[in-house]
Amino acid sequence: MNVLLKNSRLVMTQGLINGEWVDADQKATLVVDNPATGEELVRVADMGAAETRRAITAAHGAFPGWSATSANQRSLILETWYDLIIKHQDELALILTAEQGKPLAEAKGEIVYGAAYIKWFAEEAKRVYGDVIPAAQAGRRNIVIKQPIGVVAAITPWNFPSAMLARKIAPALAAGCTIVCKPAAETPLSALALGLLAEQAGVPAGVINMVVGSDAPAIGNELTGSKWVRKVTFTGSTPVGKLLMKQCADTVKRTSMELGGNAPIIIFDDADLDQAINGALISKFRNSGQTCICSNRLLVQSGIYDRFIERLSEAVGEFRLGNGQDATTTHGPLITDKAALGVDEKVQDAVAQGARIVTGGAPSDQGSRFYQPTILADATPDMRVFREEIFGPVAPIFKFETDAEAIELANSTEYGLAAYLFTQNLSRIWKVSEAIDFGMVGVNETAISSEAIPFGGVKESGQGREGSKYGLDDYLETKLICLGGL
Ligand SMILES: NC(=O)c1ccc[n+]([C@@H]2O[C@H](COP(=O)([O-])OP(=O)(O)OC[C@H]3O[C@@H](n4cnc5c(N)ncnc54)[C@H](O)[C@@H]3O)[C@@H](O)[C@H]2O)c1
Ligand SMILES: O=C[C@H](O)CS(=O)(=O)O
Repeated sequence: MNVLLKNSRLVMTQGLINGEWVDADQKATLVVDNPATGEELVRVADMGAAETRRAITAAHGAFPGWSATSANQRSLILETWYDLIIKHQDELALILTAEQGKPLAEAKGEIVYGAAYIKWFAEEAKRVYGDVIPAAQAGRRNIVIKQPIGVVAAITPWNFPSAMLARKIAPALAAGCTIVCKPAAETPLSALALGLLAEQAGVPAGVINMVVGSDAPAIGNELTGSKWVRKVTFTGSTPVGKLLMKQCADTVKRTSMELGGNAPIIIFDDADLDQAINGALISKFRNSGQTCICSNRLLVQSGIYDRFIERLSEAVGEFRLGNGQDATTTHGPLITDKAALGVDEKVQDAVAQGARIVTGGAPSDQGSRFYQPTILADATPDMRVFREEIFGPVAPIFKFETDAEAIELANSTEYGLAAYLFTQNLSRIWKVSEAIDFGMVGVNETAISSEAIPFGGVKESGQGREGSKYGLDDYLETKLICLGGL
């Protein structure tokens, strides 16, 4: 085990099933490595279908007890869990950076961001209200109550290994559900650490179960096929989301899908250029471009085009690629060699079709998973960087003339997660915000995420919302009780 992690009391290497930390059945293990160096950090249990079935059984067995706890009891446990995460945020951030690669400051921000969902739903747990509906007939009362949906399966990605899981477990437990979690095999440690702290917070055995394994389809087949699992909540790529939705159809499971994105950031001539540059830097290069709401297409009006490119290039020149544990690092590696190769393929496709490299445009010599922060000018909709989610530190810039053209370009995608626009014109803000087909629109701001907003997309970016006052609905069923003979 890596010396850094060896001293941590939060590094768990086994799965969590029914309150027990257990090895894989055949003692199989998978390697978790440091994307900055490629070195092995630790080996963790490599579980599969059999362990997943036991985890589902545990969650099923724990559901009656957990769903019967009072909202106040669930709220108190979630608050305690939140306090423990905040207390251990530095150690959790070190673990996250080690396995995912993002700079420590971003990792710490993610830990606190994920914890905020736990605190939010600790409060929302106490606000699950019903209705009394006036009946048309005398002597009758129509009463509506909300009940937890049951056993939930949560499958999460590697890019935000702590926050994406926290924003699923929190509403599930707040609603009274129990849960089986499958984190990404690339980054299981952050999830397992959350599970350990949840136990310490008093979450009863079987309420949270965690299955880690390299055979994601085998685990997924069990989670989507089990009649005891009533809901699947997934955060990840659109192709996998579509597959999981199909697999859930046989048992008519509820699904929440937080899928891929292809965000446009639209910079109009009248934009505050400082605001626009800052917004582009955050939304394009956070987590080295590996976020679902990254600006994937920079649409810049012709009047500001050259100045925007010049200013963005200057700012990108200040980036410092490196190991996320180094305090001077501003941007870390991509998650795998394959990811880095995929980014370079998209860049070379654009260059081959006429894009002009303003800066970067090739892998970095820092290591096989590092890619140079890249700005491509003269990009066109024929290029892969227009159609595909880049998921890397590459900013393709597209020129437009009119508002109508910007709206048309923005909407020319099957995705619909986030979009951004920068302008000082109030009429244009309303017209464009309402005309573009995305679940979330940032106006003169790209740091839009928080636990208080309904996070989610439309079209092939998914269904359902996470966080906000809306987020609990995805974990509740609505029941009518018609009281007659009164
Ligand atoms: N909308 C959001 O909130 C959001 C947030 C983060 C990431 N994402 C998206 O996630 C993608 C990047 O993450 P990723 O590479 O981990 O995505 P991915 O879809 O490859 O994997 C996501 C999770 O699904 C699991 N998985 C993969 N195939 C599976 C299968 N057949 N059955 C069951 N589970 C399976 C993986 O092991 C992982 O845990 C990007 O498209 C990004 O936009 C979306
Ligand atoms: O990658 C997707 C995350 O949901 C982005 S954010 O951290 O929630 O903004």
